[in-house]
Formats: sequence, structure tokens, C-alpha cells
Amino acid sequence: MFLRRFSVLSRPSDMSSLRSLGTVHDYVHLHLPSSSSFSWASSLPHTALIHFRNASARNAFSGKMMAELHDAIDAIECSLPSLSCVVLRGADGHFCAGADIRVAKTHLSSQEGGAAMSRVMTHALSRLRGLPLVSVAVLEGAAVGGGAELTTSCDFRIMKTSAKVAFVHANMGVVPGWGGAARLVKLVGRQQALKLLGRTEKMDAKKALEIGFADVIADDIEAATIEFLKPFNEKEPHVMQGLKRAVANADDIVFDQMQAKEHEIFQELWGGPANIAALDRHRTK
Ligand SMILES: CCCC(=O)SCCNC(=O)CCNC(=O)[C@H](O)C(C)(C)COP(=O)(O)OP(=O)(O)OC[C@H]1O[C@@H](n2cnc3c(N)ncnc32)[C@H](O)[C@@H]1OP(=O)(O)O
Repeated sequence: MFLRRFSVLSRPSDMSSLRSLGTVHDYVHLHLPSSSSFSWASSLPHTALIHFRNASARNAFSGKMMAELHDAIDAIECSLPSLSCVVLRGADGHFCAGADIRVAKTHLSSQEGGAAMSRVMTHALSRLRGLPLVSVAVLEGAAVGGGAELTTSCDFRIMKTSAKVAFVHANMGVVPGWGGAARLVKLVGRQQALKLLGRTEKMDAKKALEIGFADVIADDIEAATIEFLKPFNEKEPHVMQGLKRAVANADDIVFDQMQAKEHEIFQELWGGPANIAALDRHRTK
């Protein structure tokens, strides 16, 4: 059995306070292949789908969605024997606009609030990254801020030709708070990571492919996802899981320490003057 220890952990009190920050309209749902109606389930019999939606905020994560991401990972861990892969996908033609700024501004703008969000999301995305499953983020529309960080928690990224990714944290007076800086360095190297994080520009799919951030770009992302994941689904789940564990262990030994440092720097900056001013600039309806 795989058991990973992570350096940044959510606390029970973080989870209960975040869980109350949301509505029935924003959610994270898990679709398992055995019980699923999603369109590619029959082609990918060993693939789970984590699907998230917050229609009025470009699928930005409310506190409730952050807690529900942990719930989805709990449920995946209970169904591991039949799984080889997991797909992360937004809704309505969008990936994710990061943290729901309405929730962040009202409930999480203090240093403690930011630290709780960072613990919950860094832990959730470390758990996702540490699953013994091949993971794929399917991107359409925009992945911004924490949404861009979300994409880095997966092994692979499939991007619609028109999709864009932007690490806008520096514009908000912070560093990534969901563990995305360390993962980005792992993915594209120090120089490209510094450019993406420091210049905060929107990266299109062509550029993402060029620097090794995206693995596939396509107009039909569902067909591309099926084609990409089919060979993984044709192997025995326990073999694929063994492979993923071997690769992840080889790659992640000092990684957890990097995550702890990043979480520490985020805590220093969230709730500071530049961050409060950025949250205030966002118009609340
Ligand atoms: C440690 C992590 C910290 C964070 O993640 S902080 C959040 C960082 N994220 C952002 O700054 C993203 C801000 N949003 C954008 O840049 C754009 O909305 C985005 C994602 C490129 C999409 O652009 P468009 O497709 O043109 O859509 P739009 O701007 O008209 O937005 C549609 C409606 O969605 C809302 N929205 C977008 N991002 C949101 C967010 N993060 N939290 C709360 N609401 C958000 C936006 O206000 C708009 O609402 P409305 O329709 O005017 O009522």
C-alpha cells in the first residue's frame, strides 16, 4: 500500500471552516468509471474524473470546493484497485480562475485565513500528485492564479488550442499558495518558471507545448484525452500504479521540503498591503 507523508498538512479546523464557505452551486464531484456517465468512461475503464464547477466565477475554488477536493481524493483512495488514471477538469469551457476572490476577500483576507487556504490546497494537491495514478489536467479556457497551480499537480497537461495559463500571483502581491512554484520548477525548470511567475503573462497553448508545460494540444480535447490515456488504461491497474509509485518516489524525495518553504513565504505575503490592495481592486457584486 502506498503511504506518503507530506510536509504541509491541513488541520481539521481549516477543513471545517473552509467547508462552510460556498453554496450548492459550486462543487467538486468525483466520477468513478464504475458508476459514471461521463462521455469517455467506456473508452477509459480505469480512469476517474474530478470535475469542478463554479459557474459564476470561471470555476474559481470556494472554500467548500477546497474541502470537497480532499473528499474526492479520499474516495479515489478507497477505489484504487480498479484505477490507473485520474483526470482533472473544469466546466463550461473553462478550467479555473484560482481562489474565488469573493470568498477570499470576505473570509480569507487575514494572514490566518490565507495560511488555512494554503495548507488545505497545498495538502490536497500534494495528495493528488502523490496518488499512484497517472494524472492529467484537461485545460480549456483559462487557468489563472491557483487555477494555474492546479494544473501543475498533474503528471500531464492536455490543452485546448485556445486555452491560456497565467501565474498572476505577483500581481496580487503573493507567491503561489497552493504549492505551485516548486511544482512549476520541476516541470519547466528554474528559468522558465521564474519567467512565468515573475512576468505574469498569459501563456498560450503553443508556447506551453514549446517549453514542455503542455504534453498535448488539440482542438478536440476529449478525443485527445482518450487517445493519450488509452495505452495507460490497457495495462493492469496494479502495474500502472507500481510504475507511478516508482517514478514519483524517485522524483519527490526532497520535493516535500520545497513545498514547506513555499507555504512559509506565502504566509508572509498573504494579508500584507499589496495583497489587500489587490483583493480590494476586485469588484464585489
Ligand atoms: C493562492 C491562490 C490565490 C488565487 O488564486 S487569487 C485569484 C487569482 N485569480 C484571478 O485573479 C483571476 C481573475 N479572473 C480573470 O482573470 C478572468 O476572469 C479570467 C479567468 C481570465 C476569465 O476571463 P473572462 O472569460 O473574460 O471572464 P470575466 O473576467 O468576464 O469573468 C466572468 C465572471 O467570473 C468572475 N470571476 C473571474 N475570476 C474570478 C475569481 N477568481 N473569483 C471570483 N470571481 C471571478 C468575474 O468577476 C465575472 O463575474 P461577473 O460575470 O462580472 O459577475
